[in-house]
Formats: sequence, C-alpha cells, structure tokens
Amino acid sequence: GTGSAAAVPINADFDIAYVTPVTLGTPPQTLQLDFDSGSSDLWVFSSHLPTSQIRGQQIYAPNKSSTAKLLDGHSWSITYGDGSGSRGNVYTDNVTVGGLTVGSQAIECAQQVSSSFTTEDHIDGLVGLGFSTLNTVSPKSQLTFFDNAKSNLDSPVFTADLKYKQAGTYDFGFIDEAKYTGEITYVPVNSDPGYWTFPSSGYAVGSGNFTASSISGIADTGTSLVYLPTAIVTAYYRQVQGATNSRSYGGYVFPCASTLPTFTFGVGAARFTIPAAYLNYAPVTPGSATCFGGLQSSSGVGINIWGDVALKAAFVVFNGGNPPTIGWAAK
Ligand SMILES: CCNC(=O)c1c(-c2ccccc2)csc1NC(=O)CNCCc1c[nH]c2ccccc12
Repeated sequence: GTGSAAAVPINADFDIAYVTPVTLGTPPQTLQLDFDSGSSDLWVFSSHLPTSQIRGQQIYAPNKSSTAKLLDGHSWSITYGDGSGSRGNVYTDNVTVGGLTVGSQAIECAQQVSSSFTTEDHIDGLVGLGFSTLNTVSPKSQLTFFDNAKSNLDSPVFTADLKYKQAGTYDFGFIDEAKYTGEITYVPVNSDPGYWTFPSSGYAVGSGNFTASSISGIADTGTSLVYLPTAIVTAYYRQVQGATNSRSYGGYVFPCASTLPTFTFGVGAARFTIPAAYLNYAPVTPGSATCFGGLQSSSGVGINIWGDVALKAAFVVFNGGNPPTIGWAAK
C-alpha cells in the first residue's frame, strides 16, 4: 500500500511547523498532527487533558472510538530539547494517513502538556517518524506509525516534500518522480542514536567557495531551524550586516532589512542551496525590525540538526530498508 498527505504550515507568515491530517478510531476523529522524524512517539491532545491545557486544539477521545483499546499499565513521558514536553496513558486504535491505515497503532493520549504546546493551537499532537528505539512508552516501548506500516508498504520508505510558506506532502511507500529533478543522492544512516543521522559533505556561504568537511547531523522534520557547528554559523553571519549573537533572544539576530546570503550544503557530491528568504526565519516579536536567523549554532544542542529550513530546500527520501539510508534530491 501507499499513502500521501499534505504538510501544511501552521502559520501564514513563517514556517514554524507543518501539520498533516490524521484520522484516529471509529468513527474517524481527525486531528492535525506534526510529523516528526526527530522523535518516535505518536501523541495527541486527548479527552484526558485538563481543559485548562487545551486552547482550541482538536482532541482524540478514545472512549468515543469502538476500536480503541487501553494499553493497560502503560504510560509515556517525553521532553524535547527546547524544554517542551507531555505525558499520559496509551491506547491502541486504527490510524489512517492519506489513505494508508495501520490497525492497533499505539496512540499516546496526553494527560499533561507543557505550556508551549497549549499555546500552539494549530498542533493537536505529533507523529514520531524517528526510529522506534526512541519511543518513551513504558514498560513496553511501542512502534512508530512508519514501522507498523512498513510491511504493508510497496517500498519501506517515506518522503518529505516540505515547502516555503505553502503546503507540501508526506508520501509513504513510494517515491514520486514528479516531486524532484535530477538524481537522488543516497548516503548511509546511523540509526543507533534513534535519529535519521547522516553525513553532510560540507558547506558554502553565498557565492563563496565550498568548504569540504564531514558534518554528522540529523534530518528532523519536527525542528524548524538548522543548527550547525559554531564555526560554520559565524562564517555565515560574518556576511550579514548588523548580525549579532543575542543572549537575550537566544541566537543570531539581524536587522530584518539586511540582505542575507544563501547557504549551500553538500550531501555526497550533490549540493543544495537554501534561499536567503528561508534563512530569515521571523521577527523576534511580531512587527519587530529585528529578525531571528533560520541558521543557528548547535553548540547548545549537542547534535547538528537539519530542520525544516533545510529540508524544504530539497526532496528527501527516508529509506527504512535494511540498512536504512537517506536520499536528497533537488526540486
Ligand atoms: C526544538 C525542537 N527540537 C529539539 O528539541 C531537538 C533537539 C534539541 C536538543 C537540545 C536543545 C535543543 C534541541 C535535539 S533533536 C531535536 N528534535 C526534536 O525534538 C524533534 N521533535 C520536536 C518536537 C517539538 C518540540 N517543541 C515543538 C513545538 C512545536 C512543534 C514541535 C515541537
């Protein structure tokens, strides 16, 4: 089988995150979930949440689904690097994404979410697409939607075609040749950390020379920005008038009117250029003349992250075969 569903930016002005419609249970309950290759829990706003923690989100009510089953004695709790998190209990139920159905998928129902999820009213939960070793359900960890679907897929892959300020797609089980140009460059994935970790071959700032250097990083659809080693990031912002690394704003900021260079990264012999517009992430506060960069240092993160700002400059194939690989193509 295959599936195909839209990845819609949650904000009209900046690509903070993308959500995809997912139907849960019987009769179908449709939620807008953030597909996240940087984590491995499928969790949702649920009827178990205090109403004080819900601000307009859709919720999944397992007791309204005839096919929901409590996973007795199991719980989950997740904290992300930005300090946000959630926790709760677990049901299994049917989950459908773009025509692809998984029966008895673990659905982690939130009983508590952090304030940043409460205030993000366009995100009703996450669908983890990382490796199932990262799943937080205890005492028995659960498989991701992709891992459960894999044996029924025409090919054990999913692809991300994220776009700048417009809807893209997530495809499951097939590679749509109409979504990319030229060849797909595949590189090995180290799944030991549980992420889609792959080697990049180097970078260039604007029209400058390409610097060959092997950079290990993760392909993370659930993180908005790109986090790279400080040496690379300072080389980039040296080319931006008025850029500073702001302690108060927690990263590199610059005058919104500044001209930004592009940023090119390598995957094997292939080169992908992130347009300047993608690298002007957003004003630090609505209407401010100071803007926050889409490229930030990974020194406080611990790993390099190729988030949405980079992913939307390419067509990306997450190949869950044995061994796993990741493919990058121009579009
Ligand atoms: C900023 C979100 N990303 C992270 O925290 C993260 C880190 C990380 C670790 C330490 C410090 C900063 C980041 C490593 S891998 C990684 N990736 C993920 O954790 C992927 N899942 C993010 C889910 C997520 C967290 N806060 C949100 C707010 C809106 C939509 C999605 C989210």
